[in-house]
Amino acid sequence: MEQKLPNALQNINEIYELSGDKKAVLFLDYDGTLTPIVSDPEEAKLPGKTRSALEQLSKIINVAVISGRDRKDILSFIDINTLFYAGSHGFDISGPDGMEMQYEEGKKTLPSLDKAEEKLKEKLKNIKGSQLERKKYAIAVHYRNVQEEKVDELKSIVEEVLQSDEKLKKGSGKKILELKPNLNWHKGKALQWLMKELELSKEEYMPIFIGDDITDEDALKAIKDYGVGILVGSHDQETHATYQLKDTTEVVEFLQKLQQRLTK
Ligand SMILES: O=P(O)(O)OC[C@H]1O[C@H](O[C@H]2O[C@H](CO)[C@@H](O)[C@H](O)[C@H]2O)[C@H](O)[C@@H](O)[C@@H]1O
Repeated sequence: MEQKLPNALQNINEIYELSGDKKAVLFLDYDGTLTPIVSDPEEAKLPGKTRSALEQLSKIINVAVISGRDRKDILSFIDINTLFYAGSHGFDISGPDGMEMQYEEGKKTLPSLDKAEEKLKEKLKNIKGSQLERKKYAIAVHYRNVQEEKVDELKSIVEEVLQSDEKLKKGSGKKILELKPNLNWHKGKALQWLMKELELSKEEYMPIFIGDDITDEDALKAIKDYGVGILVGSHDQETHATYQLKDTTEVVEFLQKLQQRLTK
């Protein structure tokens, strides 16, 4: 599905006006938003100018990264201690001044995730190019580098492992299948948790969320009525975003412009 929404860069004045007297709070996805999609997940390094824009912005407004990756992984890629980080799609959150939160119910699914990881390691070992990425509260099965004719087999293996444990559910994204806790917690809930914890009321603050993938839709939906949702590129489902940015280059331009606006 090719979404076509007004461009956020071209409409930055409108976005700024939308905020009125409210202060902006920035929430960002990582892969496909702050870094371009690459074939090796470990190589998705943060470009220097994006780091610098995030660092500058975090000195004037609250900035949080809400990612599907493991929180520690995302922290080491970004490495700015003034940001808030939510990993494993929001199950694991940290921030400045010792903030830490792990979604309580999620902890009960750790044995299931451990078992599923073992099964997947064994069953996927003959699928060349497949990559298993264990996050604390999720497991990603990457198939970007798997031959087309082996992808269905990989998908069936993931389904089989999922069916053996009702504590887990399936997630999907760009050339990836995920096993996640079968709970009503996601990026949108993490965003709302952070707003509440930081005492950022809807009346005084306007959240801006920027993301590129299906899992970002939970956050875009959560802020639809009182925030600004920006989709990067497109994905194959309906979007709750209002604006769009073409790619990660436009994202960094948007961040730089936002910073200039806020320091005027
Ligand atoms: O929520 P995000 O921060 O966007 O994380 C989503 C997944 O991103 C990573 O996988 C994706 O990016 C890789 C690097 O560009 C790419 O190789 C892969 O095909 C993409 O699916 C990450 O590895 C996953 O753990 C995240 O869930």
